[in-house]
Amino acid sequence: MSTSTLTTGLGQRLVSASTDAAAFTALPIISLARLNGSLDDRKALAAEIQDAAVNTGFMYIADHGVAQEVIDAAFDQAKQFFAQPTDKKMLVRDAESFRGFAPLKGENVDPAARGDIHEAWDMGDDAQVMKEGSNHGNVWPPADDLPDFKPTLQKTWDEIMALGKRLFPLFALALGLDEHYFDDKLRRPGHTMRVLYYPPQFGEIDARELGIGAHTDYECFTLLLQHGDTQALQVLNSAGEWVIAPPVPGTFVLNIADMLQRMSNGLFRSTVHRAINRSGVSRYSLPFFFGLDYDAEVAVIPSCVTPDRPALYEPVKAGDYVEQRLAETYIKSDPAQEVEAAA
Ligand SMILES: O=C(O)CCC(=O)C(=O)O
Ligand SMILES: [Fe+2]
Repeated sequence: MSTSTLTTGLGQRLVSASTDAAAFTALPIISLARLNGSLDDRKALAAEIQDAAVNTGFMYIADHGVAQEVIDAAFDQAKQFFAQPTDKKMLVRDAESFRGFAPLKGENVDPAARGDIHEAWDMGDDAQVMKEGSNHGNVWPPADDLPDFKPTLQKTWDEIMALGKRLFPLFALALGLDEHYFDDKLRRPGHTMRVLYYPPQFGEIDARELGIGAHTDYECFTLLLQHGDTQALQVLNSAGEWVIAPPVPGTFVLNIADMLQRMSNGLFRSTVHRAINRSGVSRYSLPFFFGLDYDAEVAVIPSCVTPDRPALYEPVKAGDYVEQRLAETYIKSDPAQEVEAAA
């Protein structure tokens, strides 16, 4: 197996250079049914999440409470949005605020790559201010073109947001903290929701041109919906091999991201992943990234430090960390060339 190293925001990882992946065997499926139970139920659920966070960093969650009709409607709108001509989509864009449309190869999550083979549309909370003067608001397609896009995606945001809000106390328990630990760090948090379109890739695939290159997510955790039965997501296991994480009906993929890895002093894994769409048909996914307030300090939790395991990470401000990682990701190129590349 030929391997190479990948530099993530949290250091170097060993990865197989192959674009093929082995069939997935080991991502756990966790039911959230006990989220509505007693504190003991929630603690038992938190223990399952802790186990997955430590061992794989990726899990599926079932019984999550988000209605399938809401999810189907979001993907229906996503398809209509991406089916528009590129020049039209380029008008729905605010490159400075990372909101609205991002064209094909407009991003590059892996610095060794040449640009990701996907298109995106990004939204955040209109009330959230990353930093003084930096709130540009969401950039919606005109209602004349897609009348149902805004209400549908806003509803999807609200539903997934409500789910994520209920997961923070579980993560606090999983970290051995009080359930309310994150409450004062979530006043105007920097969450982002994206819809992604991956055109199919055929034949020999250049490892520098993937649907989304190898990366870790930057925030606390991500909830990801994969549309239909089109598989593309691959997760790096501890042996440096890629394993396929196929869509599992009725579930979200939940993965740990960098901030929780930092806070847990590396006990929780922000696992490297990527997507390659070899299915022959268009693939759509919808990740929701859950962060913290811009000003929240992300520091190693004292109970995760022992004499054998000193603190591995310096404290950072949540907003500074995400901003720096985003700036590394987005390719600042001439928009005219982006249209050409996408055409
Ligand atoms: O589309 C996918 O399956 C993965 C997307 C992803 O990893 C991301 O947007 O960070
Ligand atoms: Fe990701």
